[in-house]
Amino acid sequence: HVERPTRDWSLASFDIGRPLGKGKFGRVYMVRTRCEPRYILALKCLYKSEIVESKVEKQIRREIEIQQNLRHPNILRLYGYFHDEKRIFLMLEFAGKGELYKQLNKCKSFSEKRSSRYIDQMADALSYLHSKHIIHRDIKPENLLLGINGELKIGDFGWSVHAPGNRRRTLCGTLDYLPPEMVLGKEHNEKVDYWALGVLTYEFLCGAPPFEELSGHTATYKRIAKVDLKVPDKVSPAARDLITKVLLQFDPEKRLPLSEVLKHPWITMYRKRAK
Ligand SMILES: COc1ccc(C(=O)Nc2ccccc2)cc1NC(=O)CCSc1ncnc(N)c1Br
Repeated sequence: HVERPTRDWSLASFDIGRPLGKGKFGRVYMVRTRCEPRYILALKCLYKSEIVESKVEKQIRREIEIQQNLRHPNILRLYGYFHDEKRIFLMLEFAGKGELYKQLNKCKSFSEKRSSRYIDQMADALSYLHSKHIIHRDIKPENLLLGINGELKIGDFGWSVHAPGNRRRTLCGTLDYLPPEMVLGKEHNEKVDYWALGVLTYEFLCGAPPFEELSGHTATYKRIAKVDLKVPDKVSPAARDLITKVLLQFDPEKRLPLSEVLKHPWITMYRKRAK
């Protein structure tokens, strides 16, 4: 069922709490519904003027359409939306433990166990998205949130498109996560998310992405196109295998399907014991 923007939601339905963060198009606040049952939500406020200026109206409409039908424990829910004359409000699930990249910055890198658990959840969420022919295309720590029990949630969808996409991606964001086929402007498909999963695994374990932009775009392009990758010795052989053999393959067809990733020893060895 598709939730309509239920007619009765409005700003007056909420007590506004603290700001949670500043996204690219607007501010996000922690809010609580005024009437029972009390829900805590993240309310994203987008300005119509900005959306029109940046010509992303179609995209936000499509996003809202896509996301109201997504149901997965590792994907942040979009419950609904409403608008007033100046603003659009997205009613989002509140992720109780906040932004993952802040934890990564704090502890530099994650343990093999913690990284494996996160990649397991990411692979699960991505296979769900791919089953609906949605490519995320913007997987990076800044777009990941943590639920109250520490579970990973894909928290932002600024760039998801229906496969196969080959819309030029304005390279405003970091190049670190771009796969060779996008760097070389070729047609791309869901396999771009597999590459990004490899970059994410590397960054969780090493504290920085493998082709980090240290000396500008061109150097990074070259390193990505050559898959010029050095995996530090501290990384276990199992993790190294997943990163180099499974995910960071130049040829998209050589990247193992997510079903194989979910069976990889580095993932299964840390999976929570079946109760
Ligand atoms: C399903 O989540 C989204 C879905 C859509 C969009 C969005 O803006 N789309 C969009 C906006 C303009 C143009 C085109 C697309 C954004 C999000 N997500 C977010 O903005 C994340 C807000 S931060 C946060 N959220 C919950 N709990 C926390 N603790 C925090 Br911190």
